Amino acid sequence: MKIDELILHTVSMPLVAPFTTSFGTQTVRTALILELHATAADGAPLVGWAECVADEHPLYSGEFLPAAKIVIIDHLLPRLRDVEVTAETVGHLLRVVVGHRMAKAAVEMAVLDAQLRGQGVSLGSYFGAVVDRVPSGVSVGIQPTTEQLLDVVGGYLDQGYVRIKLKIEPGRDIERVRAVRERFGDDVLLQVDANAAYTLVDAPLLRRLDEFNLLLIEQPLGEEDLRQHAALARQMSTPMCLDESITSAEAAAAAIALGAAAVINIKAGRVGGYLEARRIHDLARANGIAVWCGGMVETGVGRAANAALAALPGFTLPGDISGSDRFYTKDLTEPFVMQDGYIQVPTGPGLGVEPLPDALAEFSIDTTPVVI
Ligand SMILES: CSCC[C@@H](NC(=O)CCC(=O)O)C(=O)O
Ligand SMILES: [Mg+2]
Repeated sequence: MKIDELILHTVSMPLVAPFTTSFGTQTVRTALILELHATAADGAPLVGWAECVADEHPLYSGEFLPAAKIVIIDHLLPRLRDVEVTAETVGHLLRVVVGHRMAKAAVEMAVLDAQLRGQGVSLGSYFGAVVDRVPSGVSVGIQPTTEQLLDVVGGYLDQGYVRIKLKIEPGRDIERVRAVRERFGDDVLLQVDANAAYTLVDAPLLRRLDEFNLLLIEQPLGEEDLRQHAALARQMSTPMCLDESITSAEAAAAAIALGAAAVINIKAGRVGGYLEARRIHDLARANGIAVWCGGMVETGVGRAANAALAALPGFTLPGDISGSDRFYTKDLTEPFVMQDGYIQVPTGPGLGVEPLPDALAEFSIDTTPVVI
């Protein structure tokens, strides 16, 4: 295809409740939605959609939305002018730009969606999905009190979520997890995510999590700390899972070789795109490493792609693929509704969903068309 225009929609969507992690509290999701217009080799018009998962502030990773927008407009799109682009080659065309994986992932996702819509092929089929629905886990933010945490967890369990992930941070960790275990029992699938809030000095404290039979502990240490995660993993029985540290298939290979990851949280945006995400899935599977699909509080646009990715055979643990109402009163697309603990994988061409015009208009705070 030849790219003709990319429209960058910046949307601001209020969250149903504050979402607190070890790096701050989010009450609104500001996201970049890409609308790609291209021309297929046979002259047919193509449209593709994508979501850039870079947060408004560089707190989860070094990327953030304003920078992603600049990189897309000033450094990525100029490299795609007047060249034949396919989903499988766009990453190669953009390789010269260092980093900015979330920005690159969004551009690749838009090209992939346009290509598949033009071919009438669903994203799940393209990936090699082996199931038509995926188990729905939920990420629970840090709550002001233990009682409030128990109320929130109880509510999600009542809704049918099959796995609970608790955000933790120093001072809100051991006792919170203990309270959840004591209230809801040992059978609840339970894991924790520290978002890099600890250091290896905290090993004696983190080892106390081993008594709770957790599925995994996610990213307790810093993004750069592969060796330290491996040292911590040797001291704990809880499987070590990495998120922020896994920025590419090479990083995944290093983490696996070092024993820093027994489980990997795969997020397409973090690793530069859904094709790299599938490569990491394949690598992990070949090494006997379980993977699951992480979330970045996506709207239905990104949620659709995550559901398709999570339908691959190596995604053996429930992902952070919740119903739209976990975060939004009104989603950008038709809402994803969890049913019996599962989310259906869209079956339409490409993503199988697209932003609803009224929702896009309601939540847009900026629209920047870029003619290539
Ligand atoms: C604002 S926190 C985003 C990153 C976080 N994501 C989640 O906790 C899941 C969010 C979701 O369900 O989309 C993670 O570190 O895994
Ligand atoms: Mg995480």
